[in-house]
Amino acid sequence: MDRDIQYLKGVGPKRARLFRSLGIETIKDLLFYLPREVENVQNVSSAGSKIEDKAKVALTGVVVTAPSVRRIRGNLSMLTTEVSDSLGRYKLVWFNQPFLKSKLAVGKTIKVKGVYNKKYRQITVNEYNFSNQNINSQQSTGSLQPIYPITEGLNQKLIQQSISIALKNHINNLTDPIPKEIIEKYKLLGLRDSLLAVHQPKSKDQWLKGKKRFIFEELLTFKSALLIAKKRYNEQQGIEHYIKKDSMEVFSKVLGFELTGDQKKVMSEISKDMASSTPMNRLLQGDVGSGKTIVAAYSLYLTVVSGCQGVLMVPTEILAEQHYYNLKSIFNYFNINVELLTSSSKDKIKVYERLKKGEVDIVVGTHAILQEGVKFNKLALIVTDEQHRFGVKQRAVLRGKGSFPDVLVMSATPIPRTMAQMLYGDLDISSIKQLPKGRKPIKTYSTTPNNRNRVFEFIKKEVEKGQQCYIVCPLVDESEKVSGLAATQYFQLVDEYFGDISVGLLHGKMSSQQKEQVMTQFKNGEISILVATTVIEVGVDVKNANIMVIENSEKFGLSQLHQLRGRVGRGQFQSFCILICHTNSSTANKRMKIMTETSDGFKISQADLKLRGPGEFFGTRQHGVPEFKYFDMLNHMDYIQPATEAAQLVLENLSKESYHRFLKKIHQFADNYFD
Ligand SMILES: Nc1ncnc2c1ncn2[C@@H]1O[C@H](COP(=O)(O)OP(=O)(O)OP(=O)(O)O)[C@@H](O)[C@H]1O
Repeated sequence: MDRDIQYLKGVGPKRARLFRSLGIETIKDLLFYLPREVENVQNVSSAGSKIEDKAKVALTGVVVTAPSVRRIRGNLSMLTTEVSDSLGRYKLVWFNQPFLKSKLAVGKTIKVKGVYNKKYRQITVNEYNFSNQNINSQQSTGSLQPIYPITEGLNQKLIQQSISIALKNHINNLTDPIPKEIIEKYKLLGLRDSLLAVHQPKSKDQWLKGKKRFIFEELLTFKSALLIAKKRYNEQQGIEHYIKKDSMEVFSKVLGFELTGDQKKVMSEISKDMASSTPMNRLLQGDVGSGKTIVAAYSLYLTVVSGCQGVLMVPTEILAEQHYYNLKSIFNYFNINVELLTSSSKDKIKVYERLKKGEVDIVVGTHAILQEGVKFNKLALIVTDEQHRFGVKQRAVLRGKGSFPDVLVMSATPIPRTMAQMLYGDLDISSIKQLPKGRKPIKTYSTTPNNRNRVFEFIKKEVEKGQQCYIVCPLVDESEKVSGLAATQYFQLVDEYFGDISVGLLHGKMSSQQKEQVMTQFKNGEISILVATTVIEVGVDVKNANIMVIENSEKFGLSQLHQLRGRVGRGQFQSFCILICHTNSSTANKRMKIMTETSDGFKISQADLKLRGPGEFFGTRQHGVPEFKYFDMLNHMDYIQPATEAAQLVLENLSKESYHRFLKKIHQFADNYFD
C-alpha cells in the first residue's frame, strides 16, 4: 500500500501526476482521501412517485427510441432519446452534445445521472456511462454518492473508480492502529468498516460514523502525543526554586499599584509550579492590558532570588526594549541585573560572556536569544510572550539552554479554554480575566473615510487637552502592491493637517535605532500623534495615549483589531477607538459591529475564529497547531473532550501490547510535529 499511486490498476504515470497534485502519493494516501460530502442520488425508477421535481437522480436503462437533435437557438442544441428499465420509460436530454447521437443506438444499455423533471418524466443528463461493467454499484442502484475534491483532468468518476480498485485489492492489508478497547468505549467503527463507510456509504448515518472515526483518530493521535510529551517532561528533574512565604508581598511593594485578584491567583499558581521539582510548563493568557507583564516579572524575580537566571523572549524589538526598560525600573530596587539582547544589540559578545558567567540575572530579547552562542550559567526560567508567533520547536531550543528550566508561555490573544487546550495541550493553563482597577471601557466607533476630518478634529481636541493618539495603517508605503493606506504617505497628510502638533512615524522597515527613538519620543510625550503600521500591535504600553484610529480596519482580523485597540485604555483616561472602514460589505459591517459591541478578548477570538476559519485564525504549523486533515476546530469542537479523555486512557495503557501499534502512530505524528 505504500507503493506509488501510479502502480494502482488504471492509474499509470500520467494520472499519477494528477493524483499527486491532490496530495495523493501512494495507494494508502488514496484510501485515506476522504470525500468532502456525500450526495443523495435516488434511482428514479425504484424510488417511484416519492421522487421530487429537480432531484438528482440515477437510472440504468436501455435506449428504446432513436435519438434526435434539435437546434434551440444560436449554438444551443438539444439531443433527446428515450430509455426504459423494468419499471418505466423516461426521456433523456443532453444539451450541446449532438455527437452522442451516433453512440445512442437502440438496444444499448446506458447509466445516467442528472436532474429530474417530474412533469415530463425527463432527466437532464450530467453524467453517463455505456459500460456494462458494474463500476460503481451505487450509481446503478441509486443511493449515496461520495463527492471528492477533484482537480482538472481527474473527475469524480476516475477517483471513485480508483478508490474502488484500491479498496478491493488492499483493504485486507490494513490493520487498525486504534486499540480495540478505545474503539469499543467510544463506539467507533473499525478501520476497514470506516473506509467502506466513507467511500461506499449505504446511508448518511453510516457515512457520518465513518467520518467520525477519522476525525476522532486524528485528534486522539494529536492529544496523545501532547500528553506523552507532557508526561515525559514531567518526569524530568526540574529546578526546585526556593520561595519565601512573603515573596509576593516584598515584590508588590515596589509597584505603584495594587495587584488584581486574578494576578495574585496566577502568581500563586506559578510560584507553586516553580517550587516543585517537576518543571513548570504553563500558559498564561489574559486579555489586552490585564497586566500579564507584571506576572512575568514576578516569576523572573522568583528565579533570581533563588540564585538562578531567567529569560524573557518576545516577538518584536520594540516590545523587547519596552519590557527591558520596564523590568529594569522594577529590578533596580532589588539590585537585579537585566540585559537586552536583540539582533541589533551592539555588544552581543559581551552579553554572551556575562550570561555564561552568571553576571546577568535576566535577559530580555527577541529570537536572537535562540542563537547558538547564547549560553547560561544557570537558566531556570523561560518566559515567552508568544502572540502565536513562536512555536513548540523554538520553545524547545530555549529549553535546551538549561537543564529542564521552568517555562511560562504568555499569550495576548486570549482564547476560550477548550481552544487553548487544543493549541497548548501540553501546558497547564492560567487565565487573567480581571482588568486593573479604575480602567474605563474603551468607546469604540466605526466610520467611513468621508468622516476622516471629523475624526481629525476630535483628535485635535484631545491632543490639546494633553492626550496622545495612534493612527494605524495596514502598509508601510505605496510601493507594496496591495490596496490600503500606506503609513508613509498618510504620515505626510496627517503632518500637514495638524500643523504645529508633532506627528511621528513608526514602521517595520525603519532601523531599530530609529524605531527606538520614535517610541521614546512618543512615550515622553514629545510626539502627540503616532502614525504606525502594526509594529505597535503587541504589548506597546503608553498610558497617556487615549485614541486609537485604525484606517482600513476591514483589512485586519478581529483579534488583531482587539490587540491594536488594547494599546489605549491603559491609564485612567477615557479612551476611544475609531475604526475607519473602507468597504461596505456585509462581512466588514458584521466585524465592525462585533468590535463596537464587544470588549471581551475571549469572545472576540471566538468570533474571529468563526468568521475567518481556523486556517487563517491560527495560521500555519509554526504557530503551534498541526495542519489537520480531517479535524476542523470550528465544526468539531465536541470531539475535543472525548478525544482528550481517550488520550488519557492511551497514556495509562501504553505498556500494553494492544497499544503498541497506536504508539508507533503517535510517534510518527510527534516526529513531524515536535522536535
Ligand atoms: N494591578 C494593576 N493595577 C494597575 N495597573 C496595572 C496593574 N497591573 C498592571 N498594570 C499596568 O497596566 C498596564 C498594562 O499591563 P501589561 O503591559 O502587563 O498588560 P498586558 O497584559 O501585557 O497587556 P498587553 O497584552 O496588551 O501588552 C501597564 O502599564 C501596567 O503597569
